[in-house]
Amino acid sequence: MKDVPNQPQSREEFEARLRAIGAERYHDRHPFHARLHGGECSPDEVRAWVINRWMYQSRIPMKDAAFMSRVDDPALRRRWRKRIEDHDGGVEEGGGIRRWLALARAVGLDPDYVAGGTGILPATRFAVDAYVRFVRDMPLLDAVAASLTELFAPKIHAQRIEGLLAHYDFADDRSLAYFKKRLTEAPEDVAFGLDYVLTHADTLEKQDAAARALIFKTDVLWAQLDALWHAYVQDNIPPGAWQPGEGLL
Ligand SMILES: O=C(O)c1cc(C(=O)O)c2c(n1)C(=O)C(=O)c1cc(C(=O)O)[nH]c1-2
Repeated sequence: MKDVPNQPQSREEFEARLRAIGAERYHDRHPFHARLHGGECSPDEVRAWVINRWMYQSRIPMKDAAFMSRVDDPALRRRWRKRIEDHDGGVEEGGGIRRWLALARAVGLDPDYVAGGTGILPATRFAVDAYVRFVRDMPLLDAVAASLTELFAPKIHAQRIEGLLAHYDFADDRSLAYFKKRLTEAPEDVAFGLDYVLTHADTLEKQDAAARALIFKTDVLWAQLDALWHAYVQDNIPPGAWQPGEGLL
């Protein structure tokens, strides 16, 4: 029988396609992560990572707010708002953002310096801004698909907890609380996101667009680590970016 053109992939085939993108392109394969988790990063390389990753952390709830501002279905908004709460938390207990700043303090950085966002690498800023803009401007399906890198995040968070605890003095339950918490938060979010994408990508065109969105997001993550490597492992710090010694407690 001749192939019917433009038939969507089955749910199972499409999910396998999305997972294959992660297997090939997720940033757990980046050499900076091997260096970080293997205990080979200098204290300043760890600090540079904490400072730059702040850009990502601080923009995640903003991109989720941008997403929600476009959703007219209260049920979807109700599901999605948990993501903002996970990061912002309440006044008393805080959330992921406060836990990230606890990590900053543990590596010897002034949390106010980190939260001020000065010294972030230009490429990191461009990459993260591109993600926020993507979620604000692209179809909702593509925006949800872009969040599916979180399918692959629990594995890297577990590797990070194990690697940092084994190799760095600053690592303990308190400084790594951010990653511990994500181990339970992320799977719930991603189960919903994956089901949403598998259900709503009901044509081959939409499946292709969702796959492209996931690839775009893996590029957003990879580009940040390339920039970090170039600046701080290879010592090509761009003008205006954090210089070791700045922003310490
Ligand atoms: O440490 C990591 O490797 C990592 C990766 C990702 C990701 O895959 O985008 C997220 C996180 N962490 C994370 O902690 C997080 O809250 C998060 C939210 C999102 C998103 O796209 O909505 N990704 C990620």
